[in-house]
Amino acid sequence: MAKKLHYFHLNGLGESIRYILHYAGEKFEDIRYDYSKWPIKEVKDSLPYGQLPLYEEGNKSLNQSLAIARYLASKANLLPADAWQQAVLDATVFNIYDFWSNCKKIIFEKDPEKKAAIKKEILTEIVPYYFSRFEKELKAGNGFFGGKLTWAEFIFIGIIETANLFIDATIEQDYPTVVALLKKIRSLPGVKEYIATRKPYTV
Ligand SMILES: N[C@@H](CCC(=O)N[C@@H](CS)C(=O)NCC(=O)O)C(=O)O
Repeated sequence: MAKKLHYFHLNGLGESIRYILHYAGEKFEDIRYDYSKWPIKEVKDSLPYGQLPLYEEGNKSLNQSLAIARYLASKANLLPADAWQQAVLDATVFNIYDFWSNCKKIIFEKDPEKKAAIKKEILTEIVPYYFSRFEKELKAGNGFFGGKLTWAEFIFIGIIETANLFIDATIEQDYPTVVALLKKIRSLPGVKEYIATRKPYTV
């Protein structure tokens, strides 16, 4: 069954999905649109809510990055069997997305002074608030959110790399457990080869 992921040539909300697909060894068509040319009317009009990512499997299609990532994770054995543990990791994933929601305004700010002020707020307030908590949770789980590799770590690396691209920083640098986790994910089979061939992202 043909599998296709539609997203921009950006990490954004698509990269975690790409990482999971590569880790799972899935063959898929990695369809990328140029964000600088967006909106491409015929593509946007064809999307259920006008936004990407969109994942297709045969004649079925799914929007919402977390629904896609969670579905693929369940097939790749990246979800715990226990319902409570699944809910705990869902909460982790929403915490990671909340972090990014607090940073996102930097993307749309064009004024350099205002952009610098947002960057300062992110680095001095938002990152310490969330990353001290992420670091603590990772430490308690032997380097993983739930004690072993699950979809939460893939969501985490995707959002960190996106934040770093848009903020122009290395937000994880003061959090050694986070740094160690990123290193582990980047050396996973499938992921490592994907990163080695990936074309750089620019904004
Ligand atoms: N909640 C949605 C948000 C999707 C979203 O915001 N997509 C953005 C890119 S990250 C998009 O398609 N922007 C172009 C547009 O809205 O026209 C998800 O997680 O998939």
